[in-house]
Amino acid sequence: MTLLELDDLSVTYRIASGEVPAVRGVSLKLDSGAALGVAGESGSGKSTLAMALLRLLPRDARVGGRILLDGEDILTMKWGRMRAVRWAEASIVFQGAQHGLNPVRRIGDQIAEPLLVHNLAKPDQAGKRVAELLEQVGLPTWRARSYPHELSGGQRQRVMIAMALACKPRLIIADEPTTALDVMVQAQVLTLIKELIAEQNISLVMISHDLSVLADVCDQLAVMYAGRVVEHGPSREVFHEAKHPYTGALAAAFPTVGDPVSRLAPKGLGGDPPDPMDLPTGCSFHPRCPVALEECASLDVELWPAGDSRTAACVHVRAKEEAS
Ligand SMILES: Nc1ncnc2c1ncn2[C@@H]1O[C@H](COP(=O)(O)OP(=O)(O)OP(=O)(O)O)[C@@H](O)[C@H]1O
Repeated sequence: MTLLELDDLSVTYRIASGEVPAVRGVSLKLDSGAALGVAGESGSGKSTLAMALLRLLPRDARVGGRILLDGEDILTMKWGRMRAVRWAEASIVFQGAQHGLNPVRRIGDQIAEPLLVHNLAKPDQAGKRVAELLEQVGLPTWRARSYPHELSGGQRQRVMIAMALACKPRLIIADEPTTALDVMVQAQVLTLIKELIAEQNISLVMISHDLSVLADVCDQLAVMYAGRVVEHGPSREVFHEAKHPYTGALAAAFPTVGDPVSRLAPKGLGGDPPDPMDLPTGCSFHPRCPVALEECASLDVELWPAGDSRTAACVHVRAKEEAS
């Protein structure tokens, strides 16, 4: 059953010098209990997409299309309903937990807050649920009395995950949840996320620039470039047998988790992502593409079927499919 559906989602920021098209016509589906990874370089629109899912974008963002959560459009729902949806039905874990936690409040009080706000626990019962949540994320229950600065980065990220789980949401959005952590702690936190979503049948949208991390955790992968999805499909296939040249380059830049030796020698993509206010004509990737044809400078190919449950927006994919 589909839990989340993005239908032609677009986000444009209005700034003094013009408009920034950050997300352009993204359509994606996520089944109940499944995990979708959204990959791409810095500036490809991943965080904008994540924030749009819970209407957390700044006021200067104009959002178009539909975001259906269990059939209900997030973008048109009343604010009262939106507040009820946040934490209780869908919650978000941001990059760099230290920025998300209040430095002068105890961990336990911060985990209890969403429970109290949503009337899911009375103040005298919240402590029990906080202890349960700390255990679920692998922290001793006495940590409830600690302040954020008394914890390591990995422990703080576990606290953020506990907060996201507190109200038993059906969907968790995790935006670069492990980027600020070292490789070993990153692997532990990823294992925790995988276990929790499987045990509790939670759906996950996970954002990362690291394709190998997403391939490890998610069932499906969407690769974004310059605000668009350029490839989508089952994550391991997308990671190991990329159809779009951008996906191939991104995969080559990030070796598998737990492979510290090859991590020292990233290879792959040259050049910089385009300025969204000055996008190249045709395929946005063509100036950096190793296999670009002349026509790519004028032709912007839509996502094209590329085998079982896969799509890719590339002229080579289209030619291959048309020939078969
Ligand atoms: N508040 C804002 N106002 C104007 N432009 C913005 C704003 N936030 C993001 N952008 C622009 O939108 C585009 C997409 O940014 P976004 O942060 O969504 O990308 P990202 O893929 O998440 O990158 P990163 O991994 O660096 O966070 C970028 O060009 C960025 O400069």
